[in-house]
Amino acid sequence: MTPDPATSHEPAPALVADGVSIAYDGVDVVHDARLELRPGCVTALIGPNGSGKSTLLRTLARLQKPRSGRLSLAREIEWSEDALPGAAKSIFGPLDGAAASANDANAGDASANAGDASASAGATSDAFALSPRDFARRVAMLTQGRPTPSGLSVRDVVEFGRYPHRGRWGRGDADGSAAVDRALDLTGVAALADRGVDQLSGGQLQRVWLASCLAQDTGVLLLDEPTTYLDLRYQVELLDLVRELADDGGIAVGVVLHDLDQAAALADRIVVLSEGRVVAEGDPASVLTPRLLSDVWGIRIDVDTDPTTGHLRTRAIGRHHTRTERLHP
Ligand SMILES: Nc1ncnc2c1ncn2[C@@H]1O[C@H](COP(=O)(O)OP(=O)(O)OP(=O)(O)O)[C@@H](O)[C@H]1O
Repeated sequence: MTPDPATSHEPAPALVADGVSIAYDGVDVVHDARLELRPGCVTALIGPNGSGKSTLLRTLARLQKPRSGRLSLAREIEWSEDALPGAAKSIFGPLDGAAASANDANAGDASANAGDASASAGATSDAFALSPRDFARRVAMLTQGRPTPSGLSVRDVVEFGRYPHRGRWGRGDADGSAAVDRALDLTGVAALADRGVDQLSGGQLQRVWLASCLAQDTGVLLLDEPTTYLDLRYQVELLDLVRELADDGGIAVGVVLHDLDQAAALADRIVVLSEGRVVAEGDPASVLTPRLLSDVWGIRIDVDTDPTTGHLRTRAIGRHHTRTERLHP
Protein backbone atom coordinates (compact mmCIF):
# COMPACT_ATOMS: atom_id res chain seq x y z
CA MET A 1 0.00 0.00 0.00
CA THR A 2 1.39 3.44 -0.89
CA PRO A 3 1.27 5.97 1.97
CA ASP A 4 -0.40 9.30 1.21
CA PRO A 5 2.54 11.71 0.80
CA ALA A 6 0.46 14.55 2.26
CA THR A 7 -0.06 12.81 5.60
CA SER A 8 2.79 10.34 5.82
CA HIS A 9 6.03 11.07 7.67
CA GLU A 10 7.76 8.20 5.94
CA PRO A 11 10.52 9.25 3.57
CA ALA A 12 9.74 8.91 -0.12
CA PRO A 13 10.78 5.57 -1.58
CA ALA A 14 14.30 5.34 -2.92
CA LEU A 15 13.50 2.55 -5.37
CA VAL A 16 10.12 1.29 -6.54
CA ALA A 17 9.22 -1.65 -8.74
CA ASP A 18 5.68 -1.24 -9.97
CA GLY A 19 3.63 -3.75 -11.91
CA VAL A 20 6.76 -5.70 -12.69
CA SER A 21 6.52 -9.00 -14.56
CA ILE A 22 9.75 -10.86 -15.32
CA ALA A 23 10.14 -13.74 -17.73
CA TYR A 24 12.73 -16.35 -18.64
CA ASP A 25 12.48 -17.67 -22.18
CA GLY A 26 9.09 -16.01 -22.59
CA VAL A 27 7.57 -17.54 -19.46
CA ASP A 28 6.70 -15.20 -16.58
CA VAL A 29 8.17 -16.20 -13.24
CA VAL A 30 7.32 -12.92 -11.46
CA HIS A 31 3.83 -11.55 -12.01
CA ASP A 32 2.80 -7.91 -11.62
CA ALA A 33 4.90 -7.31 -8.49
CA ARG A 34 5.08 -4.07 -6.56
CA LEU A 35 7.88 -3.38 -4.11
CA GLU A 36 9.13 -0.21 -2.46
CA LEU A 37 12.44 0.32 -0.72
CA ARG A 38 12.49 3.32 1.61
CA PRO A 39 15.46 5.14 3.10
CA GLY A 40 16.26 3.88 6.59
CA CYS A 41 14.06 0.83 6.11
CA VAL A 42 15.05 -2.81 5.79
CA THR A 43 12.69 -4.75 3.53
CA ALA A 44 13.06 -8.53 3.58
CA LEU A 45 11.90 -10.71 0.69
CA ILE A 46 10.92 -14.16 1.83
CA GLY A 47 9.28 -17.11 0.10
CA PRO A 48 9.82 -20.74 -0.84
CA ASN A 49 12.45 -21.93 -3.31
CA GLY A 50 11.69 -20.78 -6.83
CA SER A 51 9.13 -18.16 -5.75
CA GLY A 52 11.01 -15.39 -7.59
CA LYS A 53 12.91 -13.60 -4.81
CA SER A 54 16.31 -13.48 -6.53
CA THR A 55 14.74 -12.68 -9.89
CA LEU A 56 12.87 -9.71 -8.43
CA LEU A 57 15.93 -8.50 -6.51
CA ARG A 58 18.08 -8.76 -9.63
CA THR A 59 15.55 -6.65 -11.49
CA LEU A 60 15.72 -4.05 -8.71
CA ALA A 61 19.48 -4.03 -9.33
CA ARG A 62 18.80 -3.69 -13.06
CA LEU A 63 20.64 -6.91 -13.76
CA GLN A 64 17.54 -8.31 -15.40
CA LYS A 65 15.06 -6.34 -17.46
CA PRO A 66 11.36 -6.86 -16.65
CA ARG A 67 9.03 -7.91 -19.42
CA SER A 68 6.65 -5.18 -18.27
CA GLY A 69 6.32 -2.69 -15.45
CA ARG A 70 8.46 0.17 -14.23
CA LEU A 71 11.48 0.58 -11.99
CA SER A 72 11.76 4.08 -10.53
CA LEU A 73 14.69 5.52 -8.62
CA ALA A 74 14.43 8.71 -6.56
CA ARG A 75 16.37 11.45 -8.27
CA GLU A 76 17.65 12.77 -4.95
CA ILE A 77 18.02 10.89 -1.71
CA GLU A 78 19.91 12.26 1.22
CA TRP A 79 21.68 9.66 3.22
CA SER A 80 24.68 9.61 5.44
CA GLU A 81 27.08 7.22 7.02
CA ASP A 82 28.05 9.85 9.59
CA ALA A 83 27.35 7.46 12.43
CA LEU A 84 29.73 4.92 11.02
CA PRO A 85 33.48 5.15 11.63
CA GLY A 86 35.35 7.49 9.30
CA ALA A 87 32.32 8.18 7.13
CA ALA A 88 31.44 11.33 5.25
CA LYS A 89 28.06 12.72 4.31
CA SER A 90 26.95 11.59 0.88
CA ILE A 91 24.20 13.09 -1.21
CA PHE A 92 23.06 11.69 -4.50
CA GLY A 93 24.63 13.97 -7.04
CA PRO A 94 23.21 15.21 -10.30
CA LEU A 95 22.74 12.64 -13.00
CA ASP A 96 25.68 12.79 -15.31
CA GLY A 97 25.18 10.06 -17.87
CA ALA A 98 28.71 8.63 -17.75
CA ALA A 99 29.64 5.18 -18.86
CA ALA A 100 30.85 2.26 -16.73
CA SER A 101 29.51 0.54 -13.59
CA ALA A 102 30.52 -2.02 -11.04
CA ASN A 103 27.31 -3.90 -11.78
CA ASP A 104 28.26 -3.99 -15.44
CA ALA A 105 31.51 -5.64 -14.71
CA ASN A 106 30.00 -8.12 -12.28
CA ALA A 107 27.03 -9.40 -14.15
CA GLY A 108 26.16 -7.39 -17.19
CA ASP A 109 23.63 -4.60 -17.28
CA ALA A 110 20.31 -4.98 -19.01
CA SER A 111 20.05 -1.26 -19.61
CA ALA A 112 23.46 -0.46 -21.02
CA ASN A 113 21.94 0.95 -24.19
CA ALA A 114 18.90 2.53 -22.64
CA GLY A 115 20.00 6.16 -22.94
CA ASP A 116 20.20 9.00 -20.46
CA ALA A 117 17.41 10.11 -18.14
CA SER A 118 18.91 13.43 -17.20
CA ALA A 119 16.39 15.16 -19.43
CA SER A 120 13.45 13.84 -17.42
CA ALA A 121 12.24 16.01 -14.56
CA GLY A 122 10.39 15.07 -11.36
CA ALA A 123 10.98 13.14 -8.17
CA THR A 124 11.89 9.84 -9.73
CA SER A 125 13.67 8.57 -12.79
CA ASP A 126 13.08 5.49 -14.85
CA ALA A 127 15.91 3.42 -13.42
CA PHE A 128 16.42 1.61 -16.71
CA ALA A 129 17.02 4.90 -18.48
CA LEU A 130 19.92 5.97 -16.23
CA SER A 131 23.44 5.51 -17.41
CA PRO A 132 25.04 2.41 -15.89
CA ARG A 133 27.42 4.58 -13.90
CA ASP A 134 24.64 6.81 -12.51
CA PHE A 135 22.72 3.74 -11.45
CA ALA A 136 25.75 2.08 -9.86
CA ARG A 137 26.43 5.18 -7.79
CA ARG A 138 22.99 4.78 -6.26
CA VAL A 139 22.32 1.05 -6.07
CA ALA A 140 24.66 -1.80 -5.08
CA MET A 141 23.79 -5.47 -4.99
CA LEU A 142 25.46 -8.42 -3.34
CA THR A 143 24.51 -11.21 -5.73
CA GLN A 144 24.54 -14.90 -4.88
CA GLY A 145 27.46 -17.11 -5.83
CA ARG A 146 29.91 -14.48 -7.01
CA PRO A 147 33.02 -15.84 -8.65
CA THR A 148 36.45 -15.98 -7.02
CA PRO A 149 38.68 -13.79 -9.15
CA SER A 150 42.23 -15.08 -9.34
CA GLY A 151 45.34 -12.93 -8.98
CA LEU A 152 43.56 -10.18 -7.04
CA SER A 153 44.00 -9.12 -3.44
CA VAL A 154 41.15 -8.45 -1.04
CA ARG A 155 41.83 -4.72 -1.33
CA ASP A 156 41.71 -4.94 -5.15
CA VAL A 157 38.26 -6.52 -5.00
CA VAL A 158 36.96 -3.98 -2.50
CA GLU A 159 38.40 -1.12 -4.59
CA PHE A 160 36.44 -2.52 -7.49
CA GLY A 161 33.33 -1.12 -5.74
CA ARG A 162 34.66 2.42 -6.33
CA TYR A 163 34.47 1.97 -10.08
CA PRO A 164 31.37 4.14 -10.63
CA HIS A 165 32.90 6.99 -8.63
CA ARG A 166 36.04 7.25 -10.71
CA GLY A 167 36.53 9.41 -13.74
CA ARG A 168 38.36 8.43 -16.87
CA TRP A 169 41.68 6.64 -16.26
CA GLY A 170 40.55 5.76 -12.73
CA ARG A 171 41.17 9.27 -11.38
CA GLY A 172 39.08 11.77 -9.45
CA ASP A 173 37.81 9.65 -6.56
CA ALA A 174 38.93 11.73 -3.57
CA ASP A 175 36.81 9.70 -1.10
CA GLY A 176 37.88 6.37 -2.54
CA SER A 177 40.59 5.20 -0.19
CA ALA A 178 38.62 6.23 2.95
CA ALA A 179 35.55 4.40 1.62
CA VAL A 180 37.59 1.26 0.94
CA ASP A 181 39.20 1.35 4.40
CA ARG A 182 35.81 1.84 6.01
CA ALA A 183 34.29 -1.06 4.06
CA LEU A 184 37.22 -3.33 5.00
CA ASP A 185 36.77 -2.40 8.67
CA LEU A 186 32.99 -2.72 8.73
CA THR A 187 33.08 -6.22 7.28
CA GLY A 188 35.97 -7.39 9.46
CA VAL A 189 38.35 -8.14 6.58
CA ALA A 190 40.89 -5.34 7.08
CA ALA A 191 43.46 -7.84 8.36
CA LEU A 192 43.11 -9.80 5.11
CA ALA A 193 43.51 -6.76 2.84
CA ASP A 194 46.72 -7.94 1.18
CA ARG A 195 45.75 -11.61 0.86
CA GLY A 196 44.81 -13.15 -2.44
CA VAL A 197 41.05 -13.65 -2.64
CA ASP A 198 41.65 -17.15 -4.00
CA GLN A 199 43.09 -18.05 -0.59
CA LEU A 200 39.94 -17.20 1.37
CA SER A 201 37.22 -19.37 2.86
CA GLY A 202 33.68 -19.06 1.48
CA GLY A 203 32.60 -16.91 4.42
CA GLN A 204 35.61 -14.62 4.17
CA LEU A 205 34.99 -14.18 0.45
CA GLN A 206 31.35 -13.37 1.10
CA ARG A 207 32.44 -10.59 3.46
CA VAL A 208 34.90 -9.25 0.88
CA TRP A 209 32.16 -9.02 -1.74
CA LEU A 210 29.95 -7.26 0.81
CA ALA A 211 32.83 -4.84 1.48
CA SER A 212 33.01 -4.16 -2.25
CA CYS A 213 29.29 -3.28 -2.24
CA LEU A 214 29.74 -1.00 0.79
CA ALA A 215 32.71 0.73 -0.85
CA GLN A 216 30.34 1.51 -3.72
CA ASP A 217 28.78 3.95 -1.22
CA THR A 218 25.19 3.82 -2.42
CA GLY A 219 21.90 4.85 -0.86
CA VAL A 220 20.27 1.56 -1.86
CA LEU A 221 21.76 -1.78 -0.91
CA LEU A 222 20.39 -5.09 -2.22
CA LEU A 223 21.52 -8.34 -0.61
CA ASP A 224 20.66 -11.79 -1.90
CA GLU A 225 20.93 -14.31 0.94
CA PRO A 226 23.88 -12.44 2.46
CA THR A 227 24.29 -14.81 5.42
CA THR A 228 25.08 -17.80 3.18
CA TYR A 229 28.50 -19.28 4.04
CA LEU A 230 28.80 -17.21 7.21
CA ASP A 231 29.23 -18.80 10.61
CA LEU A 232 26.84 -17.81 13.37
CA ARG A 233 28.92 -14.94 14.66
CA TYR A 234 29.36 -13.36 11.24
CA GLN A 235 25.69 -13.92 10.39
CA VAL A 236 24.72 -11.93 13.48
CA GLU A 237 27.36 -9.27 12.83
CA LEU A 238 26.26 -8.89 9.22
CA LEU A 239 22.63 -8.45 10.28
CA ASP A 240 23.76 -5.95 12.95
CA LEU A 241 25.65 -4.02 10.28
CA VAL A 242 22.68 -4.02 7.90
CA ARG A 243 20.44 -2.66 10.65
CA GLU A 244 22.99 0.08 11.45
CA LEU A 245 23.34 1.05 7.79
CA ALA A 246 19.58 1.58 7.67
CA ASP A 247 19.15 3.21 11.10
CA ASP A 248 22.25 5.38 11.20
CA GLY A 249 22.97 5.86 7.52
CA GLY A 250 19.42 6.07 6.16
CA ILE A 251 20.25 3.45 3.56
CA ALA A 252 17.34 1.66 1.88
CA VAL A 253 17.98 -2.08 2.16
CA GLY A 254 16.30 -4.92 0.29
CA VAL A 255 17.39 -8.35 1.44
CA VAL A 256 16.42 -11.89 0.46
CA LEU A 257 16.43 -14.15 3.51
CA HIS A 258 15.49 -17.79 3.95
CA ASP A 259 15.64 -17.67 7.72
CA LEU A 260 12.25 -16.36 8.83
CA ASP A 261 13.54 -15.56 12.32
CA GLN A 262 16.30 -13.41 10.85
CA ALA A 263 13.69 -11.61 8.76
CA ALA A 264 11.51 -11.09 11.85
CA ALA A 265 14.39 -9.66 13.87
CA LEU A 266 15.93 -7.52 11.13
CA ALA A 267 13.22 -6.18 8.87
CA ASP A 268 10.83 -3.25 9.13
CA ARG A 269 8.81 -4.61 6.22
CA ILE A 270 8.46 -8.14 4.93
CA VAL A 271 7.36 -9.03 1.42
CA VAL A 272 6.21 -12.62 0.87
CA LEU A 273 6.52 -14.12 -2.59
CA SER A 274 4.74 -17.28 -3.63
CA GLU A 275 4.85 -18.66 -7.17
CA GLY A 276 6.07 -15.34 -8.47
CA ARG A 277 3.39 -13.21 -6.81
CA VAL A 278 3.57 -10.87 -3.84
CA VAL A 279 1.04 -12.50 -1.52
CA ALA A 280 1.66 -10.41 1.60
CA GLU A 281 3.49 -7.24 2.54
CA GLY A 282 3.73 -5.41 5.84
CA ASP A 283 5.45 -5.29 9.19
CA PRO A 284 6.64 -8.61 10.65
CA ALA A 285 3.72 -8.96 13.06
CA SER A 286 1.13 -8.61 10.30
CA VAL A 287 2.89 -10.92 7.86
CA LEU A 288 4.38 -13.69 9.96
CA THR A 289 1.18 -15.44 10.96
CA PRO A 290 0.96 -19.23 11.25
CA ARG A 291 -1.83 -19.37 8.68
CA LEU A 292 -0.06 -17.36 6.01
CA LEU A 293 3.31 -19.06 6.51
CA SER A 294 1.77 -22.54 6.58
CA ASP A 295 -0.23 -21.80 3.43
CA VAL A 296 2.75 -20.44 1.52
CA TRP A 297 5.33 -23.05 2.58
CA GLY A 298 2.85 -25.94 2.61
CA ILE A 299 3.86 -27.25 6.00
CA ARG A 300 2.79 -26.43 9.53
CA ILE A 301 4.65 -23.37 10.81
CA ASP A 302 4.04 -22.18 14.36
CA VAL A 303 4.83 -18.64 15.48
CA ASP A 304 5.49 -17.32 18.97
CA THR A 305 7.44 -14.52 20.61
CA ASP A 306 11.00 -15.11 21.69
CA PRO A 307 11.03 -14.21 25.42
CA THR A 308 14.66 -13.05 25.22
CA THR A 309 14.50 -10.73 22.20
CA GLY A 310 10.78 -9.98 21.98
CA HIS A 311 10.89 -10.78 18.25
CA LEU A 312 8.66 -13.28 16.52
CA ARG A 313 10.02 -16.80 16.28
CA THR A 314 8.89 -19.47 13.84
CA ARG A 315 9.01 -23.22 14.05
CA ALA A 316 8.36 -25.49 11.08
CA ILE A 317 6.85 -28.75 12.25
CA GLY A 318 7.53 -31.84 10.16
CA ARG A 319 6.73 -35.52 10.55
CA HIS A 320 10.09 -36.16 12.16
CA HIS A 321 9.16 -33.87 15.05
CA THR A 322 6.21 -36.06 15.96
CA ARG A 323 7.93 -39.47 15.64
CA THR A 324 8.34 -39.64 19.38
CA GLU A 325 8.71 -43.42 19.36
CA ARG A 326 12.39 -42.93 18.51
CA LEU A 327 12.86 -40.99 21.74
CA HIS A 328 10.37 -43.00 23.79
CA PRO A 329 10.26 -46.52 22.35
N1 LIG B 1 18.31 -18.37 -15.61
C1 LIG B 1 17.08 -18.91 -15.55
N2 LIG B 1 16.49 -19.44 -16.63
C2 LIG B 1 15.25 -19.96 -16.58
N3 LIG B 1 14.52 -20.01 -15.45
C3 LIG B 1 15.06 -19.49 -14.33
C4 LIG B 1 16.37 -18.92 -14.32
N4 LIG B 1 16.64 -18.48 -13.06
C5 LIG B 1 15.55 -18.78 -12.32
N5 LIG B 1 14.61 -19.38 -13.08
C6 LIG B 1 13.28 -19.81 -12.62
O1 LIG B 1 12.60 -18.67 -12.15
C7 LIG B 1 11.84 -19.00 -11.00
C8 LIG B 1 12.23 -18.06 -9.87
O2 LIG B 1 13.58 -18.32 -9.53
P1 LIG B 1 14.34 -17.48 -8.43
O3 LIG B 1 15.77 -17.91 -8.44
O4 LIG B 1 14.04 -16.05 -8.62
O5 LIG B 1 13.61 -17.98 -7.12
P2 LIG B 1 14.03 -17.78 -5.59
O6 LIG B 1 12.77 -17.47 -4.85
O7 LIG B 1 15.14 -16.81 -5.46
O8 LIG B 1 14.51 -19.25 -5.26
P3 LIG B 1 15.56 -19.81 -4.17
O9 LIG B 1 14.94 -19.63 -2.83
O10 LIG B 1 15.63 -21.27 -4.53
O11 LIG B 1 16.86 -19.10 -4.34
C9 LIG B 1 12.10 -20.47 -10.71
O12 LIG B 1 11.03 -21.22 -11.24
C10 LIG B 1 13.37 -20.75 -11.44
O13 LIG B 1 13.41 -22.12 -11.86
